Amino acid sequence: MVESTPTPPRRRKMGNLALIWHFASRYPGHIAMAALGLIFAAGATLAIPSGFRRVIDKGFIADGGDVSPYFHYLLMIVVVLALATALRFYFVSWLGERVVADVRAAVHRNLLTLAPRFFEENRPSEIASRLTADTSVIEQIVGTTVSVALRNILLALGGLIYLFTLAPKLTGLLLLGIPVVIVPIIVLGRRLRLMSRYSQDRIADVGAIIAETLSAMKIVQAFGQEDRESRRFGTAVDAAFLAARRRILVRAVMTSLVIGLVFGSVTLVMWQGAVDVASGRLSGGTIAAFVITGGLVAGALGALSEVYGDLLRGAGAAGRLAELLAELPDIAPPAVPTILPAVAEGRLSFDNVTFRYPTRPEIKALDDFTLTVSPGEMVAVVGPSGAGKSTLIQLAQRFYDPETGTVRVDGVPLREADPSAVRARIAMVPQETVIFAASARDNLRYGRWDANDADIWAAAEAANAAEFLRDLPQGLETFMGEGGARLSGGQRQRLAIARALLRNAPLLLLDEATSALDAESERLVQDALERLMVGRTTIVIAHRLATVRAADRIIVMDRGRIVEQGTHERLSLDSGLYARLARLQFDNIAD
Ligand SMILES: Nc1ncnc2c1ncn2[C@@H]1O[C@H](COP(=O)(O)OP(=O)(O)OP(=O)(O)O)[C@@H](O)[C@H]1O
Repeated sequence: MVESTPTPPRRRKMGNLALIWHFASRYPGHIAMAALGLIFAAGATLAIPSGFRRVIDKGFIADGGDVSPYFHYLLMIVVVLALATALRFYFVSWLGERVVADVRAAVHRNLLTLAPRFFEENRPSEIASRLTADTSVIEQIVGTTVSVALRNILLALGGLIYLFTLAPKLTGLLLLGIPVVIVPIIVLGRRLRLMSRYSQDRIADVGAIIAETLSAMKIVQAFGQEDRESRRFGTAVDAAFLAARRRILVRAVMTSLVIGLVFGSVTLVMWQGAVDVASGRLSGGTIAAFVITGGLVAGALGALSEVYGDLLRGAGAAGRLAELLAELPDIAPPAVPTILPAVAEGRLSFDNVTFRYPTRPEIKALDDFTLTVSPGEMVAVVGPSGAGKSTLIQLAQRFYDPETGTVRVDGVPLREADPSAVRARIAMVPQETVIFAASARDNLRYGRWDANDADIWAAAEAANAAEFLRDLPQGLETFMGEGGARLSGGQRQRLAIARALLRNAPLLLLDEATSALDAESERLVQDALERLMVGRTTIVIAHRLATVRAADRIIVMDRGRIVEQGTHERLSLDSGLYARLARLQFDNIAD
């Protein structure tokens, strides 16, 4: 269920934009080319009024003289402007796209290092939206806003200087108007910033609902909740619209105010200019150049007022991305990791381990838990829901560190080892097999990326998966589709087993699927599992009678502790938890 989680107050300091610079500064050549284009384009724009001034003062009143040079000059300016604009556009946009690609890759790389806690505490849809929406904002900042800002700053400053040289008195008057323009920008800009943040949060809510409904479409339809979902979405969409409307309104007022004030003051100044022309103090060409330049400066200031809002939005986006980049993994190798013994035995032990999930600190998922599994041993774990069975498997892979006690693989405490070295000794067959949107080959190779086709077929053969793989329309090349929608439950399980076989690790963690398969499918899976377990230490969360029967030892867990252990035969005779569970869980317990 998506609730709109209260967002902690975020600091949206302009300082966050440093992140963008950090990524952009890797491309000094492109920055230089963009700057060159920018400077030439601004210079050419500023040269246009002076061209007109000459045309008007000299070109039109030169009696019978050649007017061509003045137009040559103007045409040259146009050519420079066109070329420089193209240059600026290409390099600035290139930088925008490049920086976004780099930021996305860097954030993604960091996400891959984080422990499960992070993903329990942050909505996946929100993280995804940071990677897409926030990075798009950054693209806009680098690809548009910064260059718009610089161009307009150059135009405004250059224009003002030129105005001074043309008519100092008039320019002085013009400058008096500037504070009248700046103050509303600052006041409204602050308001706009708050509104942008609110509006972006509403958009994130919409995204979260979309992601949730799309992934649960069948559930929505099966429970007949289409109308409710539609209303819920409608409410979120409207909230986003209303937030956007308020933001747009403020921006509209701000823009109109700025433009009105700028052009208003220009008009008043022009009035004074007209008086000066009438009295012969200024030429017609000068006043024309003054009007055009004044227009350019006004336009530049107007554009700068927009830039401020965009930069604030960019700072917000950069801030959130910086947080993701700065997130450190809870689980990391120590400075000097203990090297695991060269011979991988597949020994696993838990010594007085107590553990609580970070998001559920009130419950001990494991409570002073001790278990030693010898190389080659097969241990079946049973117990009621919530007993801590899956937690064992999580801790063995060091997705979390225990509160107290020690987990060891091949005798090395996991805290002292490099997690990736530990995981390299483990093969995992989860209850729900994840099938990636990739080819069958790549899905199998997830177990070991350097496996060749001969390895893959051998594993598939042993996992009873070869037959259905061969029947796929394009063999191993066949695209499995999102979530492997084309595979049956039994086929997925066998694919997972093939993956684990390819991994060829000494320690096998198995979470048996609970969903029932038909007898034939069941037999194929069971048969494949038996082959997978040969010569490996296995911990299996057991849901099938065949599994517990085959186990060297069964441990019965309840509330994070071992309450009974032994073989199926012995435990069945006791009237303890196992006997009770077995009666409920294993349908054909009578045999
Ligand atoms: N990711 C998690 N975050 C918070 N609490 C969790 C998490 N996973 C499990 N728990 C809690 O830890 C306890 C042990 O859960 P665990 O999943 O290990 O039980 P289990 O024996 O595997 O149960 P089941 O047979 O239902 O899968 C339970 O109280 C459970 O609610």
